[in-house]
Amino acid sequence: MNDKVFAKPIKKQFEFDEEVAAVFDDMLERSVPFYKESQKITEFFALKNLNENGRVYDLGCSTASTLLNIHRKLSTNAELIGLDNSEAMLQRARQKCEAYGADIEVCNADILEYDYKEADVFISNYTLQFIRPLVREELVKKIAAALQKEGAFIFSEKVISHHPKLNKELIECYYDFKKEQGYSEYEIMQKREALENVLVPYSEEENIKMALNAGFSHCEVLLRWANFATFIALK
Ligand SMILES: Nc1ncnc2c1ncn2[C@@H]1O[C@H](C[S@+](CC[C@H]([NH3+])C(=O)[O-])CC(=O)[O-])[C@@H](O)[C@H]1O
Ligand SMILES: O=C(O)C(=O)Cc1ccccc1
Repeated sequence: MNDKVFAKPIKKQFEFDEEVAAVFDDMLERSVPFYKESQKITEFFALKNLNENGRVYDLGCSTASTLLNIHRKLSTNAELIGLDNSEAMLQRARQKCEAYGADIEVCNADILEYDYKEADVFISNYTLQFIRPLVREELVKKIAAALQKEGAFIFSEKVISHHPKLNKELIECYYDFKKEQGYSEYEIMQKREALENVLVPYSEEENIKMALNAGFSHCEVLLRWANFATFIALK
């Protein structure tokens, strides 16, 4: 189904509700530049760092697309756990996992409150940006603490530039991308208003500093296009 969520006047701030979940896979592919490539590079590094009988968490797993791709490529035993607090998303995640016969644990949980077991890999793509800045670093600290000593944290985020002219042009570049994906100016502006203060992006440097402050020994960008980036942080 094509995403037409913002083709009408918005009545509330952006939510991961039934209407969004129903078109979510289309929305991601048409709203996140190089989404498929960010997923592939996430899967590559997740599999590189996943040990025999290891554990991987996907925080903000939505419809479990990333864990399903990892499941398909797994050559060892591993525990795949997807966390999300949108029941509408999780219903679709469970349907997809069942349809593919994938042994993936999908839990309705707040990633800020969840009690993580030790894991080899954490993934959180396009999710931290929805976590209030006041508590975001605390969450990344929890992730670092739950990772085993050579664990990896792979995360993707929308990013900003603190150079005013460049930030403006990055946004224009992104909106040109959205228009090429078939979104109207009206839809782009409606969604921008709905996301105001809901999606709060950091700069590339602020994301790296957050990971280092949270206890990771190294963090760098694996992939970036304009204002979207995928990072890897190593314990
Ligand atoms: N506190 C929270 N606790 C649990 N889940 C949350 C919380 N806040 C937001 N979410 C969930 O985080 C997900 C963010 S979408 C991730 C895409 C996926 N990673 C993908 O790569 O396909 C990104 C986007 O839509 O741009 C949604 O499913 C929310 O319900
Ligand atoms: O920042 C935007 O304008 C977006 O559309 C990003 C996005 C993509 C998918 C769900 C929510 C926000």
